[in-house]
Amino acid sequence: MIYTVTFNPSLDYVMHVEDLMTHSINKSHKEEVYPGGKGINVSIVLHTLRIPNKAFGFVAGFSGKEIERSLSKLGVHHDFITLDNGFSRINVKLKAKGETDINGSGPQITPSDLRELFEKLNELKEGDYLVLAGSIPPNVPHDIYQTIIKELSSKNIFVIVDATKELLLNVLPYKPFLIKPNQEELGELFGVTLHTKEEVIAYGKKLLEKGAQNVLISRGSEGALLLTNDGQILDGTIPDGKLVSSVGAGDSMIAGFIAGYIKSHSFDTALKLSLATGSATAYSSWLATPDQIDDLLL
Ligand SMILES: Nc1ncnc2c1ncn2[C@@H]1O[C@H](COP(=O)(O)OP(=O)(O)OP(=O)(O)O)[C@@H](O)[C@H]1O
Ligand SMILES: O=P(O)(O)OC[C@@]1(O)O[C@H](CO)[C@@H](O)[C@@H]1O
Repeated sequence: MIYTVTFNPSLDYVMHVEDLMTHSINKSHKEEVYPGGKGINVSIVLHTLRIPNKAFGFVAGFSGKEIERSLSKLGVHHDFITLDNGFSRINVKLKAKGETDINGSGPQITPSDLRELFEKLNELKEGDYLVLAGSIPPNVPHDIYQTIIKELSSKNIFVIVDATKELLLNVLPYKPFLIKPNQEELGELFGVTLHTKEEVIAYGKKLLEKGAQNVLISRGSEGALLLTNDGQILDGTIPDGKLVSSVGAGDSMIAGFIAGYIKSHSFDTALKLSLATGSATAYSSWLATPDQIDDLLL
């Protein structure tokens, strides 16, 4: 079974504007609302790929209710903890000539809410997959992903982490099965800007040295590099297509990778499905559909 955890779910409010101007009133000509948050996106795309999974996390207020309602409508299993105060984020995604995101900070999670999550995580069994993805609200300790992995360490679980900065660095000594920084985030971890493939590989290797078992580095339109614990460096390119919205493309890659790996235990197959799924999302207005993924499988 696969579980995802989203500490900071969102409703993604997508607005389409011709020319985005600051210090001015912009008019949107199309609006859409989707359930979001990185772990939730992974769960939705796993569901699309017919991989059974359950989404854990925290929701609050009217927006939290809408996140739950829309996931239930899609048939995605979820078991969220409802927070007493505030409301789940409404993240604004502005589509103009480029893409601009304004993400909220999220509602407060109390120590007793955290304990409830740990109780739910007791459900995990040996061989399960756990995806910890996305940012955490400001009052949650920055070692929370590390604490979760430590707590589950006796269970032999495949842990996948998609996070930035210390939230990611803190988990590396606990040997997560997979981490997925994008190229920019990889550079940020070491205080550098990466330009060439060689530089990306060199810094990706540093994450293997720090403990990650496998490192998937997404590179937007340049595809992705996979560095594995058995010394492979796989370079994946993306199929042709027109970028529509990259929101959730990285999360779709993770879902595709897990689905491919579970079915084949081959890193090569996992990377191919990962890229097809990520691109299918990038080439559509929301997350990938089964037909779009099939069409893009090279
Ligand atoms: N401009 C693009 N053109 C084609 N494919 C893209 C583009 N941007 C992203 N993708 C696809 O999505 C995957 C993930 O992209 P990216 O490196 O932007 O991840 P990310 O930053 O984690 O994404 P996000 O946070 O937006 O979900 C890429 O490997 C590729 O398959
Ligand atoms: O604040 P985080 O958790 O880093 O990112 C949140 C978010 O931008 O990530 C998803 C796309 O990856 C969106 O659905 C959501 O709005």
